[in-house]
Amino acid sequence: MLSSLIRLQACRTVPLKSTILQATRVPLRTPVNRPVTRWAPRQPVGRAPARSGRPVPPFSILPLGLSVSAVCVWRWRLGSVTARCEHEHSRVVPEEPATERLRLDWRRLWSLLRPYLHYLIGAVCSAAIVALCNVEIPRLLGDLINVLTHFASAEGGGLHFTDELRAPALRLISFYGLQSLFTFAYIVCLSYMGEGMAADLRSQLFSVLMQQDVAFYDHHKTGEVINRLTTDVQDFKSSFKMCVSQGMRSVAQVLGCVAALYHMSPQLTLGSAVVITSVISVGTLIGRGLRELSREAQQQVAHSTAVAEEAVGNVRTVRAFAMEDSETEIYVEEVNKSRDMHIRLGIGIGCFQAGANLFMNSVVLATLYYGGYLMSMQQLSAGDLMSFLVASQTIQRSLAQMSILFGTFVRGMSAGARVFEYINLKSEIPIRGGDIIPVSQLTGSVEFRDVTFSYPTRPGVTVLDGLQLKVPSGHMLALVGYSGGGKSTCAALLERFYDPVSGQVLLDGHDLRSLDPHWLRGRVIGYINQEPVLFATSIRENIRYGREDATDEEVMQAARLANAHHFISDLPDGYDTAVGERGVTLSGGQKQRVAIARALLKDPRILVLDEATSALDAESEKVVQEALDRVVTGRTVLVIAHRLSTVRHADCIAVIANGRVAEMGSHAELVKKKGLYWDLVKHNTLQGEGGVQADTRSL
Ligand SMILES: Nc1ncnc2c1ncn2[C@@H]1O[C@H](COP(=O)(O)OP(=O)(O)OP(=O)(O)O)[C@@H](O)[C@H]1O
Repeated sequence: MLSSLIRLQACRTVPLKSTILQATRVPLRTPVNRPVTRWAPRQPVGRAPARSGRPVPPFSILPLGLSVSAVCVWRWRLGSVTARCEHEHSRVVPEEPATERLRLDWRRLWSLLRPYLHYLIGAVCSAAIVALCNVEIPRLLGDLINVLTHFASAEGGGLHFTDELRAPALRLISFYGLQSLFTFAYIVCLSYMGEGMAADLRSQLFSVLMQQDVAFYDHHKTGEVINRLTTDVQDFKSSFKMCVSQGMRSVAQVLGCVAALYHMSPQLTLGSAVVITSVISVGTLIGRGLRELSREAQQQVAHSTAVAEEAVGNVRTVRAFAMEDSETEIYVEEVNKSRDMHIRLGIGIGCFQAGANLFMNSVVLATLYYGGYLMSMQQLSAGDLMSFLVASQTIQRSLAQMSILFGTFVRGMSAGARVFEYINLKSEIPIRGGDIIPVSQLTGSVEFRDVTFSYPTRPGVTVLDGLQLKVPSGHMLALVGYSGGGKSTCAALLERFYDPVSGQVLLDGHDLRSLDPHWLRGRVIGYINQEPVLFATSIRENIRYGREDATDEEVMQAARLANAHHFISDLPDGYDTAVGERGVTLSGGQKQRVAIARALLKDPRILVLDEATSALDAESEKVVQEALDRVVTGRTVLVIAHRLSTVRHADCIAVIANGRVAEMGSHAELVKKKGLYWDLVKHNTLQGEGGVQADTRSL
């Protein structure tokens, strides 16, 4: 499947994420049958002679209680282990760092919950009522059975059958009705509360993420950030809903049923507790082994996913190096490992389930046998046996739920803590706020005054070291230098993606830190870089990005200036053509021209061109350069370039080396100087058509 995906992905019409999901989910989902943990008596017990009038001596029912409790616990362990194993390998969860110990921010949780408090109260009350119904129903069933068995054993019993049966049957039906009604009520309340909270959480988180400093994204992987927005919020919501509904219900049911059993026989309840403890220990040991196996299998699925993601995401490189077969081999190997682990897990679960089933069925048989014996000795009525069995079953289900819930609770709380950790983040560079220079007074002069800068992720590495640079209004300054010298960093500081460690970046003499960043980026600076990023929407929307109020005529005007109008008009849907993921359906030159149109629509006072043409072939470069030459007129321009053709027309060229300006002057002056700039030209670091000779000849 991976090899066909690689072929498919080369066309890039299928979103990468969905492709990966299909690649990983389809072959890896190992069908594990949900264990049938429900225990219903297979034989009606009503035909045995009833002696309901007599009290049941506690000692005689004790073995019966012990065996039923043992069955409950076995089923509970089995249910929780297999359910956890299933849950764990039904999704691929990224490994959490072992050191991560986040605490849930309860104040945040409260503020998130407050608008939905009425739904929460409704859900809790409804769940409690359902739990009480679940406790009461076994008792009512017992009453009904007692009536039935009484008539079955009595002479001419059919005489007042309906009259006698009516009252307990009606009571039972009313409780069933109540149970259904409040089940509906708590599910609806929980849906309103859970979905509302999740939507609020996602909106808050996304808004916080959008406001984070660029530095935040330097040290947080995109996958990790998206994971908090999706999986973590989902886990938190699900666990919160489950804990409120099932947790509440299960606890109430266990307490209610235990109280009922205790009322029936205190000795039986205490005896059950002893058996429960010992059986839990055995079940825990086996369950731990299986969970470990499940975790390993889950990690293997994550490995194979990573392999698929890398291959499909870099399909052009794979194709360029003819590595399809090799990538497929690696993936198949990982998938096979995962298959073997899941088969081992399946065998483990199978053994556990088969053994537990055998044990449980024997115990059920023994219980019925001993129960029948007690009934024949007139020490137990059929109704009591029925009540006992159903109440035990309720306890069993509740314990199984609580066991699963504990894992869900822990996972949900840590997911919530991770989400709240991001929500509580504060950005150092605000998105809005600060002074705005009126358009009439804005000239667009730029100055870097003694700027020293290190990236927050590498505080020990000084990228700019006391940089001094001035670009007068309406002038074009070209930054050149060896790769990694800090040219793009200057552009990033001008956009205020980062603040200098010391020194100032000034616009019209104002420190950027005193100006409104929203106004600065939205109205003053236009930024065009080497790899323009387009969004998966229409060309029109892409050009309008950043100035949503622009009219269609303004959009077209910007496209004309950017030499883009012709090619856009030739497309079947014109400006409404969808450009695909990251603009994949357009050529590099076309994308660049759309990006130029987008930047122009803001009519920025300052243009930053960061190697805007260096990724283009000669033909595209000519068209794009023509557009750029037209749009730079009358603006302050900072151009970072690797091509002589771009640099030589600049009013001034600054050579950046070791974080400082090493040389400055016009092309002719710098070539005459035969310094660093001359070295760059000579070593072809600044590429020119016809090479160095052609350029020096033209001097
Ligand atoms: N986000 C970042 N986090 C940490 N270090 C960075 C970051 N971006 C760039 N650097 C480092 O800062 C230095 C300057 O990078 P910059 O991109 O400004 O160089 P450049 O002169 O534009 O190079 P090129 O001509 O190759 O694009 C490099 O050593 C680079 O590794």
